[in-house]
Amino acid sequence: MASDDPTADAVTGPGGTPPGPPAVRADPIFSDEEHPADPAHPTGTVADPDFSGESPVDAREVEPAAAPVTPAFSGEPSAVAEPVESDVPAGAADPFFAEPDAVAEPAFAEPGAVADPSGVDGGVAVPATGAVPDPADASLPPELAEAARSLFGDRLDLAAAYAELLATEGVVRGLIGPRETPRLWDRHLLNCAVVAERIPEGASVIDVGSGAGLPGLVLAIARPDLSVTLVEPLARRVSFLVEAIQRLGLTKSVRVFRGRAEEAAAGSKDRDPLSADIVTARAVAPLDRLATWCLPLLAPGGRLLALKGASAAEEITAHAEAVGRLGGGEPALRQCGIGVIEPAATVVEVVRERVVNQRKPKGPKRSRGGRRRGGRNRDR
Ligand SMILES: C[S@@+](CC[C@H](N)C(=O)[O-])C[C@H]1O[C@@H](n2cnc3c(N)ncnc32)[C@H](O)[C@@H]1O
Repeated sequence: MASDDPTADAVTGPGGTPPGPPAVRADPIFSDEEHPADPAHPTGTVADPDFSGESPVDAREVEPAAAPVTPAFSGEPSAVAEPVESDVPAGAADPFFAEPDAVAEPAFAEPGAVADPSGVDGGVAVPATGAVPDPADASLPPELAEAARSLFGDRLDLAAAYAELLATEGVVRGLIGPRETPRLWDRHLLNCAVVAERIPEGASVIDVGSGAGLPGLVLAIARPDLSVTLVEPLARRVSFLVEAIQRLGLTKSVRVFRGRAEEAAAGSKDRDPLSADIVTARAVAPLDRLATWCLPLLAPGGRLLALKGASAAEEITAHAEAVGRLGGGEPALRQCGIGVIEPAATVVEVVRERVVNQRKPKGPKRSRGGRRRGGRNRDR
Protein backbone atom coordinates (compact mmCIF):
# COMPACT_ATOMS: atom_id res chain seq x y z
CA MET A 1 0.00 0.00 0.00
CA ALA A 2 1.33 3.37 -0.86
CA SER A 3 1.88 5.70 1.99
CA ASP A 4 0.80 9.26 1.84
CA ASP A 5 3.06 12.18 1.44
CA PRO A 6 0.87 15.10 0.63
CA THR A 7 3.75 17.38 -0.04
CA ALA A 8 5.60 15.01 -2.34
CA ASP A 9 3.57 15.47 -5.46
CA ALA A 10 0.78 17.78 -4.49
CA VAL A 11 -0.93 19.18 -7.49
CA THR A 12 -0.72 22.89 -7.91
CA GLY A 13 -3.66 25.14 -8.55
CA PRO A 14 -5.61 27.94 -7.04
CA GLY A 15 -7.20 25.52 -4.65
CA GLY A 16 -3.88 24.23 -3.41
CA THR A 17 -3.25 24.04 0.28
CA PRO A 18 -2.74 27.61 1.27
CA PRO A 19 0.26 28.33 3.38
CA GLY A 20 0.01 28.52 7.05
CA PRO A 21 -3.51 29.12 8.34
CA PRO A 22 -3.97 27.55 11.73
CA ALA A 23 -5.76 24.23 11.69
CA VAL A 24 -9.34 24.31 12.79
CA ARG A 25 -11.21 21.41 14.24
CA ALA A 26 -13.70 19.63 12.05
CA ASP A 27 -15.69 16.62 13.12
CA PRO A 28 -14.60 13.43 11.46
CA ILE A 29 -16.60 12.95 8.33
CA PHE A 30 -18.43 9.74 7.57
CA SER A 31 -18.80 8.77 11.18
CA ASP A 32 -19.75 5.18 11.50
CA GLU A 33 -22.78 5.89 13.56
CA GLU A 34 -24.60 7.25 10.55
CA HIS A 35 -25.63 4.82 7.89
CA PRO A 36 -28.67 6.20 6.16
CA ALA A 37 -30.08 4.11 3.41
CA ASP A 38 -28.17 4.57 0.24
CA PRO A 39 -29.31 3.90 -3.27
CA ALA A 40 -25.74 3.21 -4.23
CA HIS A 41 -26.10 0.04 -2.31
CA PRO A 42 -27.60 -2.71 -4.39
CA THR A 43 -29.77 -4.03 -1.65
CA GLY A 44 -30.96 -0.64 -0.60
CA THR A 45 -30.14 -1.47 2.98
CA VAL A 46 -27.41 0.03 5.04
CA ALA A 47 -26.14 -3.18 6.52
CA ASP A 48 -23.26 -3.56 4.11
CA PRO A 49 -20.01 -3.84 5.96
CA ASP A 50 -18.22 -3.20 2.70
CA PHE A 51 -19.89 0.09 2.11
CA SER A 52 -18.15 1.60 5.09
CA GLY A 53 -21.02 3.79 6.04
CA GLU A 54 -20.03 6.82 4.09
CA SER A 55 -23.32 8.46 3.72
CA PRO A 56 -23.46 11.55 5.78
CA VAL A 57 -26.16 13.24 3.79
CA ASP A 58 -29.53 12.08 2.57
CA ALA A 59 -31.88 12.05 5.44
CA ARG A 60 -34.93 10.71 3.70
CA GLU A 61 -34.00 8.12 1.16
CA VAL A 62 -37.24 7.12 -0.42
CA GLU A 63 -36.05 6.18 -3.86
CA PRO A 64 -35.79 2.55 -4.80
CA ALA A 65 -32.38 0.99 -4.63
CA ALA A 66 -30.15 1.33 -7.62
CA ALA A 67 -29.39 -1.84 -9.50
CA PRO A 68 -26.07 -3.61 -9.09
CA VAL A 69 -23.03 -2.75 -11.12
CA THR A 70 -23.61 -3.11 -14.81
CA PRO A 71 -20.61 -2.03 -16.80
CA ALA A 72 -22.13 -0.53 -19.92
CA PHE A 73 -19.49 -0.53 -22.55
CA SER A 74 -21.70 -1.18 -25.48
CA GLY A 75 -23.66 1.62 -27.01
CA GLU A 76 -26.93 0.08 -26.09
CA PRO A 77 -28.86 1.31 -23.10
CA SER A 78 -27.78 -0.24 -19.87
CA ALA A 79 -29.87 -2.98 -18.40
CA VAL A 80 -30.11 -0.85 -15.29
CA ALA A 81 -31.22 2.20 -17.09
CA GLU A 82 -34.39 2.16 -15.26
CA PRO A 83 -32.96 4.26 -12.88
CA VAL A 84 -34.51 4.69 -9.96
CA GLU A 85 -36.99 7.27 -11.17
CA SER A 86 -38.59 7.79 -14.49
CA ASP A 87 -39.07 11.51 -14.85
CA VAL A 88 -36.56 13.98 -16.18
CA PRO A 89 -36.21 17.39 -14.67
CA ALA A 90 -38.80 19.79 -15.94
CA GLY A 91 -37.73 21.50 -19.08
CA ALA A 92 -34.62 19.45 -19.60
CA ALA A 93 -33.91 19.48 -23.32
CA ASP A 94 -31.85 16.33 -23.40
CA PRO A 95 -32.45 13.08 -21.60
CA PHE A 96 -28.86 12.95 -20.47
CA PHE A 97 -27.67 16.44 -19.84
CA ALA A 98 -29.98 18.36 -17.64
CA GLU A 99 -28.85 21.76 -18.78
CA PRO A 100 -29.38 24.46 -16.21
CA ASP A 101 -30.43 26.87 -18.91
CA ALA A 102 -33.27 24.57 -19.86
CA VAL A 103 -34.98 25.16 -16.55
CA ALA A 104 -37.01 28.23 -17.25
CA GLU A 105 -37.57 29.37 -13.72
CA PRO A 106 -35.62 28.32 -10.71
CA ALA A 107 -38.04 26.30 -8.65
CA PHE A 108 -36.45 27.01 -5.33
CA ALA A 109 -38.70 28.62 -2.84
CA GLU A 110 -37.49 31.68 -1.06
CA PRO A 111 -35.57 30.86 2.10
CA GLY A 112 -37.86 29.81 4.86
CA ALA A 113 -40.86 29.29 2.60
CA VAL A 114 -42.54 25.91 2.56
CA ALA A 115 -44.63 25.88 -0.57
CA ASP A 116 -45.90 22.37 -0.85
CA PRO A 117 -46.20 19.97 2.03
CA SER A 118 -46.88 17.05 -0.29
CA GLY A 119 -43.43 15.61 -0.15
CA VAL A 120 -43.64 14.82 -3.84
CA ASP A 121 -40.28 14.24 -5.39
CA GLY A 122 -38.73 17.37 -6.74
CA GLY A 123 -41.37 19.54 -5.17
CA VAL A 124 -40.98 21.71 -2.16
CA ALA A 125 -42.03 19.82 0.89
CA VAL A 126 -41.76 20.00 4.62
CA PRO A 127 -38.83 18.04 5.95
CA ALA A 128 -39.44 14.77 7.72
CA THR A 129 -39.15 16.51 11.06
CA GLY A 130 -41.82 19.05 10.16
CA ALA A 131 -39.41 21.80 11.16
CA VAL A 132 -39.09 24.75 8.82
CA PRO A 133 -35.42 25.10 7.98
CA ASP A 134 -33.78 28.30 8.99
CA PRO A 135 -31.20 29.82 6.60
CA ALA A 136 -29.31 30.99 9.67
CA ASP A 137 -28.47 27.34 10.31
CA ALA A 138 -26.03 27.61 7.45
CA SER A 139 -24.00 30.41 8.99
CA LEU A 140 -20.28 29.93 8.92
CA PRO A 141 -19.06 29.16 12.44
CA PRO A 142 -16.50 31.81 13.44
CA GLU A 143 -13.90 29.18 14.28
CA LEU A 144 -14.04 27.90 10.68
CA ALA A 145 -13.95 31.33 9.05
CA GLU A 146 -10.23 31.39 8.39
CA ALA A 147 -10.20 27.93 6.82
CA ALA A 148 -13.23 28.81 4.70
CA ARG A 149 -11.61 32.04 3.54
CA SER A 150 -8.42 30.28 2.59
CA LEU A 151 -10.29 27.59 0.64
CA PHE A 152 -12.91 29.71 -1.10
CA GLY A 153 -11.12 33.06 -1.33
CA ASP A 154 -13.29 35.65 -3.02
CA ARG A 155 -15.89 32.95 -3.73
CA LEU A 156 -16.71 32.61 -0.04
CA ASP A 157 -20.05 34.36 -0.55
CA LEU A 158 -20.92 31.79 -3.19
CA ALA A 159 -20.00 28.98 -0.82
CA ALA A 160 -22.21 30.61 1.81
CA ALA A 161 -25.09 30.79 -0.67
CA TYR A 162 -24.68 27.09 -1.42
CA ALA A 163 -24.55 26.27 2.30
CA GLU A 164 -27.82 28.15 2.68
CA LEU A 165 -29.40 26.17 -0.17
CA LEU A 166 -28.35 22.93 1.48
CA ALA A 167 -29.70 24.05 4.84
CA THR A 168 -33.03 25.10 3.38
CA GLU A 169 -34.00 23.39 0.09
CA GLY A 170 -31.59 20.53 0.71
CA VAL A 171 -33.33 19.75 3.99
CA VAL A 172 -36.82 20.41 2.69
CA ARG A 173 -36.25 18.04 -0.23
CA GLY A 174 -34.78 15.37 1.99
CA LEU A 175 -31.27 15.55 0.55
CA ILE A 176 -29.66 16.71 3.75
CA GLY A 177 -30.59 15.54 7.22
CA PRO A 178 -31.70 18.35 9.52
CA ARG A 179 -29.05 17.18 11.95
CA GLU A 180 -26.40 17.92 9.35
CA THR A 181 -27.07 21.63 9.15
CA PRO A 182 -24.97 22.65 12.15
CA ARG A 183 -22.02 20.84 10.61
CA LEU A 184 -22.51 21.75 6.99
CA TRP A 185 -19.33 23.75 6.84
CA ASP A 186 -16.86 21.44 8.51
CA ARG A 187 -18.25 18.07 7.55
CA HIS A 188 -19.32 18.91 4.04
CA LEU A 189 -18.12 22.13 2.47
CA LEU A 190 -14.63 22.35 3.90
CA ASN A 191 -14.02 18.62 3.76
CA CYS A 192 -14.87 18.64 0.09
CA ALA A 193 -13.09 21.89 -0.74
CA VAL A 194 -9.71 20.65 0.46
CA VAL A 195 -9.73 17.99 -2.28
CA ALA A 196 -9.06 20.84 -4.71
CA GLU A 197 -5.41 20.63 -3.77
CA ARG A 198 -5.20 17.34 -5.71
CA ILE A 199 -6.70 18.82 -8.87
CA PRO A 200 -4.52 20.56 -11.45
CA GLU A 201 -5.30 23.96 -12.89
CA GLY A 202 -7.92 23.97 -15.62
CA ALA A 203 -8.79 20.28 -15.21
CA SER A 204 -12.03 18.66 -16.26
CA VAL A 205 -13.75 16.93 -13.36
CA ILE A 206 -16.54 14.37 -13.26
CA ASP A 207 -18.17 13.97 -9.87
CA VAL A 208 -19.85 10.58 -9.68
CA GLY A 209 -22.88 10.29 -7.41
CA SER A 210 -23.05 13.99 -6.60
CA GLY A 211 -26.18 13.80 -4.50
CA ALA A 212 -26.75 17.38 -3.40
CA GLY A 213 -23.48 18.47 -5.03
CA LEU A 214 -20.77 17.04 -2.81
CA PRO A 215 -17.97 17.35 -3.63
CA GLY A 216 -18.57 18.47 -7.25
CA LEU A 217 -20.40 21.72 -6.64
CA VAL A 218 -18.08 22.69 -3.81
CA LEU A 219 -15.08 22.18 -6.07
CA ALA A 220 -16.70 24.24 -8.81
CA ILE A 221 -17.27 27.03 -6.30
CA ALA A 222 -13.74 26.92 -4.91
CA ARG A 223 -12.12 26.54 -8.33
CA PRO A 224 -13.61 28.58 -11.17
CA ASP A 225 -10.90 27.20 -13.47
CA LEU A 226 -12.44 23.71 -13.42
CA SER A 227 -15.08 22.32 -15.78
CA VAL A 228 -17.26 20.09 -13.69
CA THR A 229 -19.80 17.46 -14.71
CA LEU A 230 -22.04 16.16 -11.96
CA VAL A 231 -23.20 12.59 -12.61
CA GLU A 232 -26.30 11.63 -10.69
CA PRO A 233 -29.08 9.18 -11.56
CA LEU A 234 -31.82 10.26 -9.18
CA ALA A 235 -34.28 12.81 -10.55
CA ARG A 236 -34.95 14.55 -7.27
CA ARG A 237 -31.26 15.24 -6.79
CA VAL A 238 -30.77 16.20 -10.41
CA SER A 239 -33.53 18.80 -10.07
CA PHE A 240 -31.85 20.22 -6.99
CA LEU A 241 -28.46 20.31 -8.72
CA VAL A 242 -29.79 21.98 -11.85
CA GLU A 243 -31.54 24.65 -9.83
CA ALA A 244 -28.58 25.18 -7.52
CA ILE A 245 -26.24 25.65 -10.49
CA GLN A 246 -28.57 28.22 -11.93
CA ARG A 247 -29.13 29.97 -8.63
CA LEU A 248 -25.39 30.16 -7.96
CA GLY A 249 -24.58 31.39 -11.47
CA LEU A 250 -22.39 28.39 -12.27
CA THR A 251 -23.97 27.45 -15.58
CA LYS A 252 -20.79 28.10 -17.54
CA SER A 253 -18.58 25.75 -15.57
CA VAL A 254 -20.93 23.05 -14.29
CA ARG A 255 -23.34 20.69 -16.02
CA VAL A 256 -25.39 17.76 -14.82
CA PHE A 257 -25.50 14.36 -16.45
CA ARG A 258 -28.56 12.50 -15.34
CA GLY A 259 -27.65 8.84 -15.26
CA ARG A 260 -25.32 6.35 -13.75
CA ALA A 261 -21.55 6.50 -14.08
CA GLU A 262 -21.62 3.36 -16.21
CA GLU A 263 -24.01 5.03 -18.64
CA ALA A 264 -21.93 8.19 -18.72
CA ALA A 265 -18.84 6.16 -19.62
CA ALA A 266 -20.62 4.06 -22.20
CA GLY A 267 -21.95 6.84 -24.38
CA SER A 268 -24.63 6.11 -26.92
CA LYS A 269 -25.36 6.66 -30.57
CA ASP A 270 -26.34 10.24 -29.76
CA ARG A 271 -23.68 11.06 -27.22
CA ASP A 272 -19.96 10.51 -26.85
CA PRO A 273 -18.75 8.75 -23.73
CA LEU A 274 -17.89 11.18 -20.97
CA SER A 275 -14.27 11.46 -19.95
CA ALA A 276 -12.29 13.75 -17.67
CA ASP A 277 -8.88 14.38 -16.13
CA ILE A 278 -10.21 13.81 -12.63
CA VAL A 279 -13.12 11.79 -11.28
CA THR A 280 -14.28 12.47 -7.73
CA ALA A 281 -16.67 10.45 -5.60
CA ARG A 282 -17.76 10.70 -1.99
CA ALA A 283 -19.91 8.19 -0.14
CA VAL A 284 -20.89 6.35 -3.30
CA ALA A 285 -19.51 2.79 -3.12
CA PRO A 286 -16.59 0.69 -1.94
CA LEU A 287 -13.33 1.11 -3.80
CA ASP A 288 -13.61 -1.89 -6.12
CA ARG A 289 -17.05 -0.85 -7.30
CA LEU A 290 -15.93 2.76 -7.61
CA ALA A 291 -13.02 1.66 -9.77
CA THR A 292 -15.40 -0.30 -12.01
CA TRP A 293 -17.59 2.73 -12.45
CA CYS A 294 -15.06 5.56 -12.42
CA LEU A 295 -11.88 4.39 -14.14
CA PRO A 296 -13.64 4.19 -17.53
CA LEU A 297 -14.54 7.86 -17.10
CA LEU A 298 -10.88 8.86 -16.89
CA ALA A 299 -8.56 9.68 -19.71
CA PRO A 300 -5.46 7.45 -19.41
CA GLY A 301 -3.24 9.04 -16.78
CA GLY A 302 -6.27 10.67 -15.18
CA ARG A 303 -6.96 10.20 -11.48
CA LEU A 304 -9.81 9.01 -9.33
CA LEU A 305 -10.10 10.91 -6.04
CA ALA A 306 -12.36 8.99 -3.70
CA LEU A 307 -13.17 10.73 -0.43
CA LYS A 308 -13.13 8.05 2.20
CA GLY A 309 -13.50 7.76 5.92
CA ALA A 310 -11.67 5.75 8.50
CA SER A 311 -11.97 2.62 6.36
CA ALA A 312 -9.73 3.99 3.61
CA ALA A 313 -6.63 1.94 4.42
CA GLU A 314 -8.64 -1.26 4.82
CA GLU A 315 -10.38 -0.62 1.53
CA ILE A 316 -7.06 -0.24 -0.19
CA THR A 317 -5.84 -3.52 1.25
CA ALA A 318 -9.04 -5.28 0.29
CA HIS A 319 -9.46 -3.86 -3.19
CA ALA A 320 -6.02 -2.95 -4.58
CA GLU A 321 -5.90 -6.13 -6.64
CA ALA A 322 -9.33 -5.52 -8.16
CA VAL A 323 -8.35 -1.95 -8.93
CA GLY A 324 -5.23 -3.22 -10.71
CA ARG A 325 -7.27 -5.64 -12.79
CA LEU A 326 -9.45 -2.72 -13.86
CA GLY A 327 -6.43 -0.77 -15.10
CA GLY A 328 -5.81 1.34 -12.01
CA GLY A 329 -2.42 1.88 -10.41
CA GLU A 330 -1.65 1.22 -6.77
CA PRO A 331 -4.23 3.16 -4.72
CA ALA A 332 -2.53 5.86 -2.63
CA LEU A 333 -3.80 7.30 0.63
CA ARG A 334 -3.76 11.10 0.67
CA GLN A 335 -4.55 13.53 3.43
CA CYS A 336 -5.99 16.77 2.09
CA GLY A 337 -6.22 20.03 3.97
CA ILE A 338 -3.41 19.43 6.43
CA GLY A 339 -3.02 22.60 8.46
CA VAL A 340 -6.35 23.90 7.21
CA ILE A 341 -8.95 21.54 8.63
CA GLU A 342 -8.63 19.15 11.50
CA PRO A 343 -8.71 16.28 10.87
CA ALA A 344 -7.55 16.44 7.28
CA ALA A 345 -9.77 14.75 4.70
CA THR A 346 -8.81 11.24 3.64
CA VAL A 347 -8.72 10.59 -0.07
CA VAL A 348 -7.86 7.42 -1.95
CA GLU A 349 -6.20 8.31 -5.22
CA VAL A 350 -5.96 5.93 -8.17
CA VAL A 351 -4.34 6.70 -11.50
CA ARG A 352 -5.86 5.09 -14.57
CA GLU A 353 -2.72 3.45 -15.91
CA ARG A 354 -4.15 1.11 -18.50
CA VAL A 355 -7.30 0.95 -20.52
CA VAL A 356 -9.00 -2.32 -19.74
CA ASN A 357 -12.08 -3.28 -21.64
CA GLN A 358 -14.58 -4.45 -19.13
CA ARG A 359 -16.78 -7.23 -20.30
CA LYS A 360 -20.50 -6.78 -20.29
CA PRO A 361 -21.95 -9.12 -17.73
CA LYS A 362 -23.76 -12.03 -19.27
CA GLY A 363 -27.50 -11.86 -19.14
CA PRO A 364 -29.54 -14.73 -17.78
CA LYS A 365 -29.21 -17.86 -19.89
CA ARG A 366 -32.17 -18.52 -22.08
CA SER A 367 -33.42 -21.81 -23.41
CA ARG A 368 -34.20 -22.13 -27.10
CA GLY A 369 -37.75 -21.12 -26.48
CA GLY A 370 -36.48 -17.84 -25.12
CA ARG A 371 -37.44 -18.61 -21.53
CA ARG A 372 -34.99 -18.09 -18.77
CA ARG A 373 -33.58 -21.22 -17.28
CA GLY A 374 -34.54 -21.81 -13.71
CA GLY A 375 -38.03 -20.39 -13.92
CA ARG A 376 -39.36 -16.93 -13.23
CA ASN A 377 -38.76 -16.85 -9.54
CA ARG A 378 -35.03 -17.02 -9.95
CA ASP A 379 -34.61 -13.32 -10.31
CA ARG A 380 -36.79 -12.32 -7.48
C1 LIG B 1 -24.79 8.58 -0.27
S1 LIG B 1 -25.05 9.51 -1.67
C2 LIG B 1 -23.66 10.58 -1.60
C3 LIG B 1 -23.93 11.89 -2.26
C4 LIG B 1 -22.76 12.87 -2.20
N1 LIG B 1 -21.63 12.39 -2.98
C5 LIG B 1 -22.37 13.18 -0.80
O1 LIG B 1 -21.25 12.88 -0.40
O2 LIG B 1 -23.19 13.72 -0.07
C6 LIG B 1 -24.62 8.41 -3.01
C7 LIG B 1 -25.04 8.97 -4.35
O3 LIG B 1 -24.52 8.15 -5.38
C8 LIG B 1 -25.49 8.03 -6.40
N2 LIG B 1 -25.17 6.81 -7.16
C9 LIG B 1 -25.37 5.53 -6.80
N3 LIG B 1 -24.93 4.69 -7.75
C10 LIG B 1 -24.45 5.46 -8.76
C11 LIG B 1 -23.86 5.18 -10.04
N4 LIG B 1 -23.69 3.95 -10.46
N5 LIG B 1 -23.51 6.22 -10.80
C12 LIG B 1 -23.67 7.50 -10.37
N6 LIG B 1 -24.22 7.82 -9.17
C13 LIG B 1 -24.60 6.81 -8.38
C14 LIG B 1 -26.80 7.99 -5.65
O4 LIG B 1 -27.90 8.32 -6.45
C15 LIG B 1 -26.54 9.00 -4.54
O5 LIG B 1 -26.94 10.29 -4.91
